[in-house]
Amino acid sequence: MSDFPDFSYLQVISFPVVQLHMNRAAMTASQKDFENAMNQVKLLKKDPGNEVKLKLYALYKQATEGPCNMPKPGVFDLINKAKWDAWNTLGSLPKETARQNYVDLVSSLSSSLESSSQVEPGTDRKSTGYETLMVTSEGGITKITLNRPAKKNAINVEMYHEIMRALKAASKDDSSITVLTGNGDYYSSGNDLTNFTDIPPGGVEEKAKNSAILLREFVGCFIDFPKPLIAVVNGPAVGISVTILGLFDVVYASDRATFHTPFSHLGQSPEGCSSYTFLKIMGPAKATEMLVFGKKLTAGEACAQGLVTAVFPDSTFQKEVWTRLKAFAKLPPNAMRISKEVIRNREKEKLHAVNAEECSVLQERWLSDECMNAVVNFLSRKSKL
Ligand SMILES: CCCCCCCCCCC/C=C/C(=O)SCCNC(=O)CCNC(=O)[C@H](O)C(C)(C)COP(=O)(O)OP(=O)(O)OC[C@H]1O[C@@H](n2cnc3c(N)ncnc32)[C@H](O)[C@@H]1OP(=O)(O)O
Repeated sequence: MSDFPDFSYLQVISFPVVQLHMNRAAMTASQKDFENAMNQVKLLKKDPGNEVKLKLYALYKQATEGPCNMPKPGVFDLINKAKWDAWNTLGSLPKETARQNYVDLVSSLSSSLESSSQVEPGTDRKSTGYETLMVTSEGGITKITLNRPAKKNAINVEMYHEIMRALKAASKDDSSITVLTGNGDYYSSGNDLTNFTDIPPGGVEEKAKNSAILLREFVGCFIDFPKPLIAVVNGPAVGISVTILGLFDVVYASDRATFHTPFSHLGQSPEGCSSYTFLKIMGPAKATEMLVFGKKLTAGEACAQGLVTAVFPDSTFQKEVWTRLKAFAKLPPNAMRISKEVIRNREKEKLHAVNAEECSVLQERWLSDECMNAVVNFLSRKSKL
């Protein structure tokens, strides 16, 4: 740590941790966590890099001041422009969520942190080594946070692999329950459409074949996940991030969340076992409206149709959900795991068969003109081609 006294490593992005003036009288428990996290940042052994510093800066500003309120800096003011962009990307993310995300991000940097007396060994474990996720394990809860907020948490190939790795680790760790959520204003915008641009020498057929194998393995991890799996849907969800909800045990949603599966618009077909689970959950007509006609549901509608367990106002979402989750995590873990097995096991074989069939249909769909045109349209609108 002596190489990095105080905040000298923050020459490029000087974020205002040290300028914090907190109203101690109004301090809440999570504000205390926030303050602890800010103290932990001071113990960083290594420069975490500008990308992480920008994320910390943005979350700090959002947590303390709310949505970006600064005029946009000029194009040549590179540093302030980068800071402004990072903050502005958080949109209308509530202060409370930003505070929580700041705490989680600091937590996920733990291997670079000086071990401190604030952290009780053995009760709080964080996994690093993820590029697209934040993973923490604390108080019996492993929390996997999709962490590409600037891309609305679109799932690129790396993220598919990292989610599988995190789920496999969570299935074996000493946590009782596992939570999947998103960082930023979106839960996830689904498959990253730039996944279609990285075509190997074997051509698009080989890409489609490998993608079908990847997708089958990815969905298989959710089918086989042994512990209670809870989705904390913090904002809009699109595509595969919606379909796999049918494989979760509980789905809590903010009233800002929406649920959209525009497969026909994209020339694609349903995955994540939704061709089976959605029909069971909401009946064929409602499932068809979503999966065939791409009807976007509000959180309230998704709850009425059984896809979502409960909806909370965005302003109290994190507080209400985490109060429940912390209580669930105190229940006997073996009883929960065995109960899940009893509830889910007789469906497993069927779900794996559905998964295989959906992936094989999609493998063909990805080669269709309808799909290619839709992807090209999106990418050219976004100037990615
Ligand atoms: C040959 C075969 C290869 C196939 C490989 C497949 C592997 C497995 C596939 C499994 C099947 C899954 C299917 C699905 O999930 S279908 C759903 C796909 N998702 C979408 O169609 C959403 C696309 N995004 C949008 O419509 C909008 O971005 C959105 C409504 C989500 C937000 O709009 P908004 O205007 O608020 O924000 P921006 O569009 O400006 O987004 C900010 C930046 O994020 C980028 N972004 C967002 N979503 C995606 C995405 N899904 N893929 C790629 N990029 C995304 C967007 O481009 C912006 O980036 P820039 O700031 O760089 O412009």
